[in-house]
Amino acid sequence: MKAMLLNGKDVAKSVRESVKHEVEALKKENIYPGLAVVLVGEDPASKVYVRNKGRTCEKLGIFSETITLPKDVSQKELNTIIDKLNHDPKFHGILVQMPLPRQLDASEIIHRIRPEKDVDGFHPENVGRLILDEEGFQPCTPAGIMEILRYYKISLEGKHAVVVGRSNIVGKPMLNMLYQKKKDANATATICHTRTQDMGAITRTADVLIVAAGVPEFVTGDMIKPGAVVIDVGMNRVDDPSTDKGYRLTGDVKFDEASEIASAITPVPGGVGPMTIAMLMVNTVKAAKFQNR
Ligand SMILES: NC(=O)C1=CN([C@@H]2O[C@H](COP(=O)(O)OP(=O)(O)OC[C@H]3O[C@@H](n4cnc5c(N)ncnc54)[C@H](OP(=O)(O)O)[C@@H]3O)[C@@H](O)[C@H]2O)C=CC1
Ligand SMILES: Nc1nc(=O)c2c([nH]1)NC[C@@H]1CN(c3ccc(C(=O)N[C@@H](CCC(=O)O)C(=O)O)cc3)C=[N+]21
Repeated sequence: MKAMLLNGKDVAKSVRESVKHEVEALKKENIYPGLAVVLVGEDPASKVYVRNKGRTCEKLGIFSETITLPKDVSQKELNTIIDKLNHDPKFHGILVQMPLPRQLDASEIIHRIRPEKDVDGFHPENVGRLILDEEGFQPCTPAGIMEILRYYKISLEGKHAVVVGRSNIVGKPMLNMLYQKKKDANATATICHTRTQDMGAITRTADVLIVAAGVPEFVTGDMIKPGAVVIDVGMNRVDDPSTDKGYRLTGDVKFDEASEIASAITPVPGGVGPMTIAMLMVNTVKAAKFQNR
């Protein structure tokens, strides 16, 4: 192991501390930040994240409620619930846990959430604001990655940052944060996906490599430039009978190989994941502030 470990738990802790102080200050003005989390169905990984979110809210003094719906809920019923949350002043933030069952149109739901309450940063208005570098809500996972880089004073200026994966929730917003013309960004950014030819040739030119492909241990040591900074977003459950849960979590990067070549790397778990939740808390407090101006 040569690489420095980028400890997302430490960064998340420092973010949570400052959120906690902000919540206390808001309460003195009689503003009580609130988050509504909507969970459809019984996906075990989703349940874990939703529970973590509730627990973190509690620790920081943020009011939160989880609305659990059966997996066969109709679009109409879900729309009605969103409309109600949109108008409920107790909730400044609304998060609908993804992925949704097949009968539901995620895009319709995302459009329906008021942009002012869209603490996930998925609404087209917030996506547009991100690209234009305007004030708005930014998706928690890539925003958390930017925070990790800032915390460890890893400069992006003039560097080649390569993102693997082009999802709306990670890859696309990540790319758009990296190249912005501003302090703590200013990278030259490239995005790869399943149609990319000779991906290794591209990842090997990355000074900062961010992997969000959803394929366990997909990035091997030979795909990494010596001294690169590697951010592993992957959160894959792989069967492992030797553990008491019957599975273990693994990233999209082959950690043992990568940590011999990279200069710094995020672990899974304990890397990007805790930051996603911390940034959700940041966005919820920001929403409460906005809505009380
Ligand atoms: N730590 C955290 O907080 C979070 C972790 N995650 C995790 O991150 C990972 C990615 O999530 P998400 O972005 O939602 O995933 P998606 O499945 O929505 O997207 C995966 C992307 O990776 C690309 N991809 C998949 N396989 C390959 C391959 N072999 N070569 C090149 N590109 C490939 C796909 O390309 P194409 O578009 O061509 O299909 C797609 O753009 C998952 O493991 C997820 O669990 C996600 C969100 C938050
Ligand atoms: N609308 C919506 N917003 C999301 O932000 C969203 C979503 N849907 N769907 C699923 C993904 C995934 N995601 C994670 C959150 C926390 C951890 C996390 O806390 N991970 C811990 C480990 C957790 C464990 O032990 O399973 C860690 O990496 O250390 C991971 C992943 C949010 N997502």
